[in-house]
Amino acid sequence: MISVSSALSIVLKTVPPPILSTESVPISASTLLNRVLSEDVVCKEGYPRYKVSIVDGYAFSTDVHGDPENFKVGDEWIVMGRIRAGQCVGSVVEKGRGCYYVTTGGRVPEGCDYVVPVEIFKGTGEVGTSVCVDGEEGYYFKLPKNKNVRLPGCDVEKGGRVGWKGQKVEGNNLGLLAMSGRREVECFKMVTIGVMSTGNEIRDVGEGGEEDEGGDWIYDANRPMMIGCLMELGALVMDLGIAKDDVKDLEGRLLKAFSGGCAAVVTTGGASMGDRDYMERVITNLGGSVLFGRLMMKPGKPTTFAKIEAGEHRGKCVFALPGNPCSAWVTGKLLLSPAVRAMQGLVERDGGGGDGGVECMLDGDVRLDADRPEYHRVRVNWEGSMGCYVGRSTGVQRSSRLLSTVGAEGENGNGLLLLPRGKDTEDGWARKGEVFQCILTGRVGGGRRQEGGSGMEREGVRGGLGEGKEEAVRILGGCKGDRRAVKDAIWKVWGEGGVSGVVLTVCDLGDVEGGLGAAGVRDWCGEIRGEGGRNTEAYLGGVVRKWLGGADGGCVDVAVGEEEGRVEVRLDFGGGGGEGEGMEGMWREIKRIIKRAGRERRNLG
Ligand SMILES: Nc1nc2c(c(=O)[nH]1)N[C@H]1C(S)=C(S)[C@@H](COP(=O)(O)OP(=O)(O)OC[C@H]3O[C@@H](n4cnc5c(N)ncnc54)[C@H](O)[C@@H]3O)O[C@H]1N2
Ligand code: MOO
Repeated sequence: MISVSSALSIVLKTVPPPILSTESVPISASTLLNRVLSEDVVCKEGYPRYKVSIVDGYAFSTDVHGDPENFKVGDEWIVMGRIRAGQCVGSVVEKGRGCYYVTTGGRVPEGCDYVVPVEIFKGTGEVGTSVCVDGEEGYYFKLPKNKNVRLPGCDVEKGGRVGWKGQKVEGNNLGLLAMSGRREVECFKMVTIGVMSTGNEIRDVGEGGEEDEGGDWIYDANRPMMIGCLMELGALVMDLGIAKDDVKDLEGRLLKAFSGGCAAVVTTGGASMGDRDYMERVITNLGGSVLFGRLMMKPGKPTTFAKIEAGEHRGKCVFALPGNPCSAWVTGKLLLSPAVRAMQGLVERDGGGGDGGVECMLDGDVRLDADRPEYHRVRVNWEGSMGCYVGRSTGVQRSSRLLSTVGAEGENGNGLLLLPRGKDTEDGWARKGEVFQCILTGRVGGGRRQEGGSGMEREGVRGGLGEGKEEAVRILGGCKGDRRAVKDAIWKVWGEGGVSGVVLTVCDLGDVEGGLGAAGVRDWCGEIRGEGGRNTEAYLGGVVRKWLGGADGGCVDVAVGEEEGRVEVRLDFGGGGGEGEGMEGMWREIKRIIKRAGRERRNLG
């Protein structure tokens, strides 16, 4: 079994490159949405092309009328013309007291350089009548030069880029491309992917009637799902239907796909160990070599990926995904989606071949699979009060339970939380408050913002907790020294009250000269609890929940304790200069402590 990241790099190295011949595509939503640009697109003339008013008002010229700040109540001008948006005028303001009525988006006449909003004038605004500045006697107003005017090219300069090679066209990009002044743009040819379900028990939605009730069949969930996911990605799909568990039927459909121009085929089912799981055999019969057939993941273990090595279909690929719907969906997101994007010529501008990953805090305890890391479906929200993402499980994660892609309230799951194998953890559980890597599969909600600054400024400390955390966190500064000094520092903080946790960084695992290593902290934990070093190890078993990485060289160890539901804690301020990996671990722990403390306060309240 190989890891998902190894599998992804094999896939990305193997799938056919984007179809290099390109085509011109008209700039319209029906033709261009979701296509991938094969050229940089620049703005021909600048946008806007001419000087445009930002308000409904009267256009004036500094040369003729003087600076706008000199306007005063009672000043009066003749209206020389009325210019509405879209109406072409090029008139020059004549010498005299004339001005032009102009609507928002209308061209500001040659020679005019500022527009004063209609609200401050009295008068009908008809051509030949006069308008005068309204208001109390003696009033002057200030309007900077060029005010309320958009100059040509101010939104996009002439020659400025509005489309990037490798960019997928979404709604906003359509708008930008329309600003280019072009009618068509060059795109990579669309990639076609074949989609096939397999299995004698699988029936097309809508097929059959009441007389079939009671038979051993299930509706095909995977094919519509995979087709939908591929369409979301902007790929062309060839629907290959449902194949029987029959070698000839399977081969026939795959060949049809390849001959029909599919760059790759996605199948579901028949990938495991059953006597009718034929996918591997069929692929081999067609001259394919299986590049992997088992993944170290849950769900999705039997995921198989192959490439046709010879013959007319050389280079085409098969993603033989497991039949269980969640297994197909998860492996589709992790492996197929990045592959399709690469085949389309899309350039991943967020720094990775896969979907973006974030650190995310787990919002409940989860029992882990002993042997395989799990891609746990979660609903991710930004927790403003915590300054971190929090992932709530979507419930039972059985590979067949496609409802695990949706939360209890119908909100689509938007993250795959990467949980470790149970055997790599102390007790086989992932605990509430622990932070894991999370692959985002959808839009993230939440985002309640809090007032206030970070309060985390401390020299040498990288990052911080985000806004509004000063209430929760106090940085105590360094306190290098012996056990006594550290202890005093901590007691001092404790004595001030309102502290739920203290983070102590330790520069070394052993006692270090003059300072306090992790071993010292352990003893000291016992001491401050009045247990005087007796039975320290046992005490720590209950108290210290986690020691994070760390060691020498200025790295940081963090220990977080917990007793009677209360975060207790300890920390020394020896090493840990504030840089390096250990520090990041520390920040994670701090966030976790605050979260816990907040929860406890709520519980108490
Ligand atoms: N002896 C072993 N058995 C199994 C293993 C194993 O390692 N050793 N792996 C298990 C795992 S993990 C998975 S995942 C499944 C995958 O099996 P297949 O890819 O061969 O898929 P099927 O057996 O054809 O189907 C599995 C399951 O999903 C249902 N299914 C299939 N297609 C669809 C569809 N289009 N729509 C809805 N549901 C579908 C099918 O009826 C089965 O219930 O193998 C385990 N076995
Ligand atoms: O790997 Mo299977 O996909 O657990 O059910």
